[in-house]
Amino acid sequence: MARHWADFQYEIYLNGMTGAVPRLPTDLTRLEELTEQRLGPGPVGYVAGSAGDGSTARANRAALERRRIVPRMLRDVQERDLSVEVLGRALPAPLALAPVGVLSIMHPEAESAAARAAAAQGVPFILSSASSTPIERVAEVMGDAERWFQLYWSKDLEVTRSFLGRAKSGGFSVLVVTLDTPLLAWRPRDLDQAYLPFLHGVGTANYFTDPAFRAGLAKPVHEDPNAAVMRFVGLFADPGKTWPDLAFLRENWDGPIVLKGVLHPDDARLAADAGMDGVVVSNHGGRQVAGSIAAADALPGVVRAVGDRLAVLFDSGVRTGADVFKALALGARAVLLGRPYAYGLGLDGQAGVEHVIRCLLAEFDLTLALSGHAGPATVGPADLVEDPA
Ligand SMILES: Cc1cc2nc3c(=O)[nH]c(=O)nc-3n(C[C@H](O)[C@H](O)[C@H](O)COP(=O)(O)O)c2cc1C
Ligand SMILES: CCCCC(=O)C(=O)O
Repeated sequence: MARHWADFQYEIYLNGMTGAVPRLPTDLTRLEELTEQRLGPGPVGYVAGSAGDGSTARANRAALERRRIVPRMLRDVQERDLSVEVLGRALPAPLALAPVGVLSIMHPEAESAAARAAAAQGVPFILSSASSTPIERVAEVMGDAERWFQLYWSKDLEVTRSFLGRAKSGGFSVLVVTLDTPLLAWRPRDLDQAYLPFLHGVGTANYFTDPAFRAGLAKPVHEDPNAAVMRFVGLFADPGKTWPDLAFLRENWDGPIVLKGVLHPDDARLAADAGMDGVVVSNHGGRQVAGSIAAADALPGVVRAVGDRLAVLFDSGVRTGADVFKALALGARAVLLGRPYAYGLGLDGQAGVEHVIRCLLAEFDLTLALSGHAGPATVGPADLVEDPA
């Protein structure tokens, strides 16, 4: 029998009989405010902040909230199965943890704690290129749990080649290539505090431990950390890349490749034509193009364009189980969870991330059931209306 994530609800109530209440809120939209109170302004600003006037981040939430579910009744939802197949992998639920860089600003155990939490709950962990823990260390704590690697496509071919090799050796199965960050956007919350983690003593260990990266430094990282940081800033991405360059990645990666940050249907078609396996419809949580289309508004167009050729995944604004349901109804195969798990990590380490995953999936399970579905397969556009307001 498939796991009933909704059981978490009664686990919480039963624990309450001995006086215990959850350490973190079960409404995940409250985590940001708590994190603001407990963590320093630099790290919180970096995680919670977004590009420009913040309008894209707000639009992401509004586009999800504007869509309303129309529940159906009497459809036998007793036995439910949330599992889905994504890129040839059987996932227990349509969820993965999004790549989030430099998690050591949230918690000393950083990516290791988040990866352990994902593994414990059976949810794929997508490790950022810009992580504060080396690929190998994350692989070590994950056993044989499902893990994907997010690539910032470096200007330095050897660094990219080296990352791909290290990720492959570490058992990372899917390559997620982020396209929407060839440059770091204008981010006023960070600029006003003159705070960028990479420049404030937080090493991106994937780079600093990488032989190809170190080969380009005149002195060892510990002797001249500033030079190492500046080399990272100068080469982590490459604004000169174009679609034909994808052939290099296809040749150097055996598993599925997913392009993250696709919003235009024509770009989704180009991804399919380039032999990619999937796309993540995402605006990077509103952190890149202020004023851009909300991710949920871009999703149906991409699904119409390539839904029969590519796995279409979604992120940017997912905060509740209902949001997961709505993303699936708009055609996504699965969603990536970003900021909420970073807040869970910041507030309570591995346990906090597990709490976030369990709350989200319990709420999603209940949303499915109460809307008349026994699993993701039957969810579709007919389940939603758009709020005219
Ligand atoms: C602090 C932070 C760091 C991030 N770092 C990366 C990264 O290294 N690579 C990447 O592809 N996306 C990165 N993202 C974007 C997330 O993968 C995801 O697209 C975004 O968080 C989704 O928006 P949401 O958090 O509002 O749901 C980062 C997001 C945040 C908040
Ligand atoms: C150098 C940028 C990497 C982190 C990132 O993707 C983000 O802050 O959104």
